[in-house]
Amino acid sequence: MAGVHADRASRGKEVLGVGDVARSLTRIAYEIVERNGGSDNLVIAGIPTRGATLARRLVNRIREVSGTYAELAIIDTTMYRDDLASQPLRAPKETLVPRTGINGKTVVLVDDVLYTGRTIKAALDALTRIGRPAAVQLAVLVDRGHRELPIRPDYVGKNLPTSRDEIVTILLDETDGRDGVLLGKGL
Ligand SMILES: O=P(O)(O)OC[C@H]1O[C@H](OP(=O)(O)OP(=O)(O)O)[C@H](O)[C@@H]1O
Ligand SMILES: O=c1cc[nH]c(=O)[nH]1
Repeated sequence: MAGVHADRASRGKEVLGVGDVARSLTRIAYEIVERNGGSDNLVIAGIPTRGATLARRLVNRIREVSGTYAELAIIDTTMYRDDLASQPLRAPKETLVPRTGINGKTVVLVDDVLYTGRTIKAALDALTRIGRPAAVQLAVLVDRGHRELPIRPDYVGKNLPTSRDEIVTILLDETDGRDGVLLGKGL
């Protein structure tokens, strides 16, 4: 783990441990399968960085709990952000579109933290450029509140009441060497 994320992590207190993260993902996997009657026509679409990691894990978890396969997508929101004009130098991130596209499918957007909702709005705009899903749902590991747009998650690992000056930091083994959710004061 490096840079801002490591700095944030060093200031945070753990509010979810490795077992809590695993249990949350398993529960969300069950809920997705139950709500959609299986995983036919289902695309699990992660938002980089850590939403993409969670989406990969959810595809595996769905296979484990249901024996069925959902497709994986990765949706880069960089060019669709409403702060693009003030921060034009952000590097693009990973993108992955299923071979058969997303038209007529149910897309479950996956992110690690839901805060203002602006990232999800950007992801919805990005999806519109890729195709026309039958429905879009939203799964997040942590909902910390403070929405600035009318966006509501369908699947939540943990509702975590926060104040605006706090920061939620998600650690995942693949990027950070361990799983956990930390709550701390802003930088
Ligand atoms: O609801 P919002 O106010 O949009 O905030 C939530 C977003 O903020 C973080 O992403 P960040 O931009 O830090 O990128 P990262 O995931 O690559 O670290 C987080 O991973 C969410 O995607
Ligand atoms: O606290 C926050 C807010 C937005 N995104 C995060 O990852 N953490």
